[in-house]
Amino acid sequence: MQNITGADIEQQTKSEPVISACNINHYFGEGELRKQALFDIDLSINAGEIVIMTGPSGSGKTTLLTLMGGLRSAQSGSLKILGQEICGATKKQLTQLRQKIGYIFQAHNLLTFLTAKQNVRMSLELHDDYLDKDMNKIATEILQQVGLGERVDYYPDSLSGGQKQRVAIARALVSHPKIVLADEPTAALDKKSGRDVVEMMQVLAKEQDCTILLVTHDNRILDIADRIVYMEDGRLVSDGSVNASEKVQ
Ligand SMILES: Nc1ncnc2c1ncn2[C@@H]1O[C@H](COP(=O)(O)OP(=O)(O)OP(=O)(O)O)[C@@H](O)[C@H]1O
Repeated sequence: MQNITGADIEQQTKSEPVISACNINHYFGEGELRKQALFDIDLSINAGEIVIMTGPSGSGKTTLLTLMGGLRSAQSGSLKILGQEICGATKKQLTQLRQKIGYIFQAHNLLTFLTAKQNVRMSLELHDDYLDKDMNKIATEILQQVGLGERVDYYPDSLSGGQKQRVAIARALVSHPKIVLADEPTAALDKKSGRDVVEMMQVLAKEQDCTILLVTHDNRILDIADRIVYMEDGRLVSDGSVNASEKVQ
């Protein structure tokens, strides 16, 4: 895999899917303990799409999400992320790819000794493009966008679960990644906070033309998706667009 530049990404996302999985099979363990977790997965996701992946526990959702996020190496088939083949990629190549992707997890994973603004700023510091910019201003602006303008200097321990997750969204989206991967982002939240958090994610992603791939068991948020893919026993068993009439705007 070659180094990916901003111009490459721009070109690739216009001409082909941002994520394209073809015939992906994935195994855990060795020898007698070897177990297949994913079977013949084909999935293409376009720029700006919000795709929700759902299905029973153990059906392979997180495994697929981690492959698509370059968090583990794909073993067989073809997996192109932002135009680059990552099947068989080295650790270094996966690290490079990960800088182009935003991640949001069930546990917000904020650093508790940094304020909300410092947590968001840290994500910018990983990108050379931002080093000569006013990172405090950029971090503050995105925190204002997620409704935390009054809380920029708060530490995570003094924020509610929903507020912490909004900081995590700001952190994931502040560098304008082309892809955001979210694993059960509402699992630890009550109904209203969960709803607020995904709506915020939806608004920011649409503004930035960012693709979101979100794994959830939370049926209350399915309507934010453009497409819902359903997994069962390691297979992708349905993949359907959500009609405009089914969506709550
Ligand atoms: N690191 C691992 N080592 C061995 N087996 C694993 C590992 N991670 C996942 N598995 C197995 O792979 C299968 C798919 O797991 P995965 O976590 O992807 O499912 P999931 O749909 O995300 O489940 P959940 O909704 O409970 O998070 C399961 O049978 C699981 O036990």
